[in-house]
Amino acid sequence: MGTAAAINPNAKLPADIQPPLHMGSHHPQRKRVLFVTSEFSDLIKCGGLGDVSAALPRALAPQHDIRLLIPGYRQVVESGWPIRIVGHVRGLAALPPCRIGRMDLADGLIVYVLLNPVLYERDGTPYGDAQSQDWPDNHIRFARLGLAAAEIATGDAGIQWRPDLVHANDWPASMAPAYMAWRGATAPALLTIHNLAYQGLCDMACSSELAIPEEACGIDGMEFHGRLSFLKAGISYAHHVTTVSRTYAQEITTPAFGCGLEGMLQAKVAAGQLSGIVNGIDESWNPETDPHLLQGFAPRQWEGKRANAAYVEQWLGLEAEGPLFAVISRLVQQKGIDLTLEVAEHIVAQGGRIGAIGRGEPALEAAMAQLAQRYPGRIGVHIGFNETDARRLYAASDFLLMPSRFEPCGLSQIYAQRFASLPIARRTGGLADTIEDGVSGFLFDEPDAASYRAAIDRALQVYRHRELFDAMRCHAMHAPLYWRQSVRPYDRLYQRLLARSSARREQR
Ligand SMILES: Nc1ncnc2c1ncn2[C@@H]1O[C@H](COP(=O)(O)OP(=O)(O)O[C@H]2O[C@H](CO)[C@@H](O)[C@H](O)[C@H]2O)[C@@H](O)[C@H]1O
Repeated sequence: MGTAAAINPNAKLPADIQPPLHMGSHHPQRKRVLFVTSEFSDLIKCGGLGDVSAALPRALAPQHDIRLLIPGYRQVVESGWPIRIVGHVRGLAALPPCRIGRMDLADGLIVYVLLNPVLYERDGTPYGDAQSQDWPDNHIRFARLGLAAAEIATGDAGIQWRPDLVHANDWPASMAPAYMAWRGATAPALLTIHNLAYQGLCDMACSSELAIPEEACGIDGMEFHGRLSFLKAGISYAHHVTTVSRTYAQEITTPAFGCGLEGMLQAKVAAGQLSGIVNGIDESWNPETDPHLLQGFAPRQWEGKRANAAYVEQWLGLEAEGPLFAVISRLVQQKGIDLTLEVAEHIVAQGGRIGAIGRGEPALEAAMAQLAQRYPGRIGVHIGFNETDARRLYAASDFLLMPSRFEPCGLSQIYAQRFASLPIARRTGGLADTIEDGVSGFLFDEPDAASYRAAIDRALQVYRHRELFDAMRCHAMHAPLYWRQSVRPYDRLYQRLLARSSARREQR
């Protein structure tokens, strides 16, 4: 992820999307953007946010001087990249002082690292320990991240670089727009919601630890059912909110998907401050050149797929016969894993096999492991997280199972298409926007096993008609959208927010 292949400067792009500028060049429209995130797949990734944080800033780099701010987790500090100390932020209430380091990656991407060993250098994921228990001080850890972004924006971090715009991502970065507002930052703040279901809630009693002004603790600020919501703070104080597909942008304004924030999001729509920009994938997702694969492949040259399948069969203990259905997912309620557990017997009865890699909620991990025990040779499950194995499984499989209850965008189904594995997915959020039913995959409507099973049966019918199956696979391989198609909408939005903020300043 985010490997050199993703930003190969020699890669040929079609004329209309040739970057007009080079990194580091001066142009009146070129702006300084601070991209604040809790994951960055070059160094640390739990899911799709890590991928987006590595790919989108790089896709925007020809247009803007875009730099990242991430916490200095152990995986970051021990990554081997030199970190130069360039700034310092003071403590505030329970938020401790931190140093700010700077990493210059090989492709020129600049990453600011918020350094505080006690807060961030721990074993585990960005959000919890090895048993997936959230860190009890996450409100401090991520409020500190948001405050540091605000301090960089107001020039209070000792860094000789001040952003024109701050782009915060998901609840861990959501306090950035709030602290910016409270500290009188002039730069506009954009919040991208990658998943509305994770809100970053903490007790109201934490407000003094986080130095939250009293007036912000009410319903018009960040109060949410008697608690404090980081995500609500971000939505309240950001000048604009995006989410990662058009369909999800509409869905979150409804009670079914709005997680209790739908009223507020409707108001954002009315004010022209909520929009959807679909994710893309980076250029490293190329089945012909991906170094993770045992053998590459191109449309209709399926030997490479078979070579990867042979690896997966051995790795997951699968027999060699039958269509292979992949699960490559965080094992959480959102992803409809329970529905896959329900249809697994049907898949096996139809001669299919399931290969799964995932990590997440302990109960779902246990249920998936038990499933593999029940169908030895037909279902193989690996509980864990591994980029290389995940990519080989995309390449090996015939179908990807993705029955998500909701899906802001989803990258797995896009990767699967690129690797000629047809997604079988629910018609929701970004899945509806990135899969063409019966052309590049299969969509079903209801979040239940019957609807899912019917889509699996349609997929199996196609599998038995080799020509049709091959035609769909070829179509799927060409369907995915690379990031370059999202650059223009983000660029336009940045320019619009900057124009508005300078108009606001002139009015004062
Ligand atoms: N066990 C494992 N080992 C290795 N790799 C694994 C893995 N499990 C998952 N992955 C990888 O993690 C990523 C998952 O990304 P998704 O966008 O599909 O979902 P996620 O819910 O994490 O992201 C959220 O943010 C993204 C980004 O905006 C939205 O697309 C999405 O809808 C939203 O839920 C993919 O790169 C996948 O290959």
